[in-house]
Amino acid sequence: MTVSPDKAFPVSWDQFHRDTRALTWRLSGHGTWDAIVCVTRGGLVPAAIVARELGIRVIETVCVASYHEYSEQGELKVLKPVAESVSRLGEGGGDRVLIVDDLVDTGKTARVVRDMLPKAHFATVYAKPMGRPLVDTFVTEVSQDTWIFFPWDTGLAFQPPIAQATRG
Ligand SMILES: O=P(O)(O)OC[C@H]1O[C@H](OP(=O)(O)OP(=O)(O)O)[C@H](O)[C@@H]1O
Ligand SMILES: Nc1nc2[nH]cnc2c(=O)[nH]1
Ligand SMILES: [Mg+2]
Repeated sequence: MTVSPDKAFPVSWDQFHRDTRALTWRLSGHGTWDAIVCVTRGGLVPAAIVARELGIRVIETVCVASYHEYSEQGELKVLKPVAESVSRLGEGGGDRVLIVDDLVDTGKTARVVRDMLPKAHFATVYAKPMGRPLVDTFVTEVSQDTWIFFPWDTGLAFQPPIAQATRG
């Protein structure tokens, strides 16, 4: 599926750190977890921050890819599933497991990972309306027609003055 987001939401390292800390504050009111399952690659950075704040030392990955170019979603591929040693924690099915990703957009990735760990708690830093029902805890909602630019994908660049950009 190809979407053409109208708006851009650039996020700096500092903002991302603050937003992920805010996510951790919300999560801290939901009890404790034995492990984090991080949805790579976008979930790697927030998972590191959440793990540090909550003192979680067991970090597993589920490797999923679906966006191949900017804003272009292709076929979703699970490149590595969740290790059995983690999915069978607690009473199994992801009980006592926290899943972390950077964002939920259409919800396709979240659906696939939730089906692997139906009892897990799913947390993202950002959520778009289509994917929002699949997330248990998030911090900031952005509109569906917005593309979020993460600090690891961007760098400093010249910006034309707004007056120039809006001139017909
Ligand atoms: O809700 P969805 O429409 O499924 O989109 C959300 C997913 O898209 C991005 O991952 P991507 O597939 O781009 O891979 P990456 O994490 O390696 O960047 C993002 O990190 C989420 O995992
Ligand atoms: N960087 C980035 N990846 C995405 N994958 C799905 N939606 C988005 C988005 O808004 N930004
Ligand atoms: Mg991802």
